[in-house]
Amino acid sequence: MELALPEGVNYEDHDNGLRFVVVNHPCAAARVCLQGAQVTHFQPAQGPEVFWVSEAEPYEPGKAIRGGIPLCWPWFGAHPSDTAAPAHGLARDAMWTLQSVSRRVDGVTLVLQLPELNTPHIPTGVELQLQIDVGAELLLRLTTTNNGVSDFNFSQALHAYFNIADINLAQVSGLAGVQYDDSLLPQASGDQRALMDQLKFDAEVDRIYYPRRPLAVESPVCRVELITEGSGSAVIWNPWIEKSRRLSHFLAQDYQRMVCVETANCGRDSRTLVAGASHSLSVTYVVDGTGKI
Ligand SMILES: O=P(O)(O)OC[C@H]1O[C@@H](O)[C@H](O)[C@@H](O)[C@@H]1O
Repeated sequence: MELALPEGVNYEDHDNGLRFVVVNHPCAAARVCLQGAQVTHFQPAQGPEVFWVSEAEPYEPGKAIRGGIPLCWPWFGAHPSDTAAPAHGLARDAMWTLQSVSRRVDGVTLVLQLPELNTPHIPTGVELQLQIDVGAELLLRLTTTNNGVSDFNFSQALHAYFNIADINLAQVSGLAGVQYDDSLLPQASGDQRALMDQLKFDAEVDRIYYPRRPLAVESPVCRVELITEGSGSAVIWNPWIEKSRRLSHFLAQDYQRMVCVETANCGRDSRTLVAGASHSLSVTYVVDGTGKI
């Protein structure tokens, strides 16, 4: 049965069959696709559109949506052993169930659950839930619970695509002294360490950083700070020109309009959940500015 929704929250069905939950609250507006429990729009009152979705995105059932905040789970990137398994796990293409929606004076909270998927990659008893708080700030809390009988190894990311006005003016800050693994270098290159606090973009970037304090995505007119809990890693990614050509649902100029800063447990920060344990990965996006980043 369809969940009844409070005032200011509605279902919207895309022509291709995907269903969205649309939130219109005095504090903020948002859209969440039930496929992937993927936020595709968030705009605080008087603030900019924070997340980017490609204009080439066709919203096809069963295909990953290029933009917003895809959920990578229960593995980030390539599967550690199964080369046939899809990149970034199984959660982003799956249909989620909307469990509850509640409205308060300061925003709306949605709770979504990943139904049991018939796959050897997710042991029986391992459950995944996403809480989304839409208000002046946006919070995502992704909770993995291991009700199974053995250890569960996993990695994950809240793969946020930020909406950038001009890549030449954008930067990510909070990186001074932070260790990182550079996916574009051979593994043998070992540890790298950021010398500068800011990372600007003029070529392909694909790195796993291990930050100790909040990162921010900034432009001269807007700053979005990422306050995280349960995360010891962050992926920073821009495909630039060459890699763009190999990406689905991505226009030639799109690398100038997006930057991914992904709140994660991946690389050296991948996790093991013993039977009976649970882990929450959370991020709050705090927007300071009225213009686009
Ligand atoms: O094309 P996908 O599967 O959505 O992945 C996009 C990118 O996601 C990033 O998180 C990875 O670091 C990149 O290596 C990858 O290309």
